[in-house]
Amino acid sequence: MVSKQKWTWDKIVLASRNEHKLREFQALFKRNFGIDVRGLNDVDGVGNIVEDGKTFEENAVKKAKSVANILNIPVVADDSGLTVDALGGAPGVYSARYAGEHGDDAANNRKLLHEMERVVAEERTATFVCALALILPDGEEIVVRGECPGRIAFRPRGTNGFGYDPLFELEGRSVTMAELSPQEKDQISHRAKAMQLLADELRRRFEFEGDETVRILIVSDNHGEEKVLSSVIRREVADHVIHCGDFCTDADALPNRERMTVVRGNCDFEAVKEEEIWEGGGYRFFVTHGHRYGIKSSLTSLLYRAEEVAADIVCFGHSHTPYCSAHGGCLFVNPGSVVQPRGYTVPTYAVLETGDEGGVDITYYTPGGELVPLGGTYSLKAKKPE
Ligand SMILES: O=P(O)(O)OP(=O)(O)OP(=O)(O)OC[C@H]1O[C@@H](n2cnc3c(O)ncnc32)[C@H](O)[C@@H]1O
Ligand SMILES: [Mg+2]
Repeated sequence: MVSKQKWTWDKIVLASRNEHKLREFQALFKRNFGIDVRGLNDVDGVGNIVEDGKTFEENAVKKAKSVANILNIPVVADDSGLTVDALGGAPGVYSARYAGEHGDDAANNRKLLHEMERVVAEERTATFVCALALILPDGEEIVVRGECPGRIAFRPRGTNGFGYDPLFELEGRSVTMAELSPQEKDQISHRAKAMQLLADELRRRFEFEGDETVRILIVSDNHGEEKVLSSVIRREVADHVIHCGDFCTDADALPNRERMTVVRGNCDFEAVKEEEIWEGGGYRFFVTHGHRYGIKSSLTSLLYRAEEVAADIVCFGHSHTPYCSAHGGCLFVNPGSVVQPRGYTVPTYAVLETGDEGGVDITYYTPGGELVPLGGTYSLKAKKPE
């Protein structure tokens, strides 16, 4: 599992001289992270970057790297364009210079309309594509792609946006991208979609100021299947892992041991405690395997124990059956077995996320990462100050 680093930069640079893109990025980064974005007009020493990649992604990486090489802050680059089905994907990576001169939007639009002159309405489908590359100061690259489907209009409409926006009709709607308000474009555009993917990836890796949510992975009963456990822990970038026992391997070799609360199950012979209290996200977790409380026949003993130790959330395993229910303001979570389900069709684990309103969300997944229709949102006692 990757532990989250703190995001420490209050601004990033967009490796672009396109002021329209810059404005869209400034809005998107402000909304997602409260971070400022500067364009290349604010950075000295960056020459012309030749965009000779065969794909949007290659160009985005090239642009970002050219600038990241000379700065010590994160650099993002956008390579975007329009692909038109009737034109075999053109203008594609040549979108900015389709009519010859770089960035002549009016000439590009005229040429596009000319090329599409004989194309009937049903065959005018097209896609706006945006590839984003973010290079972090340690050289790490994140590349994502967002797409927005639509069709080429017969004449330009609207005055907002830039580039091909007046000729791009949104799928299922009769408006062009240039007829949308900037706020609406920022919700649905190819750039907004790519930005959402980038934001998801950044949140998986970094903790941002103001991020209140704590994400806890709850697993149990992997019975020696170390690979399954490792792959789940690697994928679920969690702040903490709770293992409810029956791991049946060397406890010191458990993945992410330093951020794991683990208890001994009835099949474990390791020097690991049978019960643990862990406090995090404003809640007090009581972790036990559950066999000592006879949880296969009734939860009564465990309910008493939870009250005794003043738990807000009880995590247990043993039955291999997923269970999630609140009793008297205390939440009881059995993630099920991550390898051998019983009383349920698929193996499962659970992810608990705390919200700032004193509620927690429990979501169940299969080890392959598919959602399982169990869990829900539970309103617990008021969060305790940490
Ligand atoms: O390379 P940088 O400096 O970022 O700026 P650029 O304008 O050259 O940008 P690209 O190389 O990515 O070319 C993208 C072209 O695709 C078009 N395009 C990209 N995003 C668009 C959008 O949201 N709306 C309309 N047209 C867009 C527009 O014609 C752009 O000039
Ligand atoms: Mg360009």
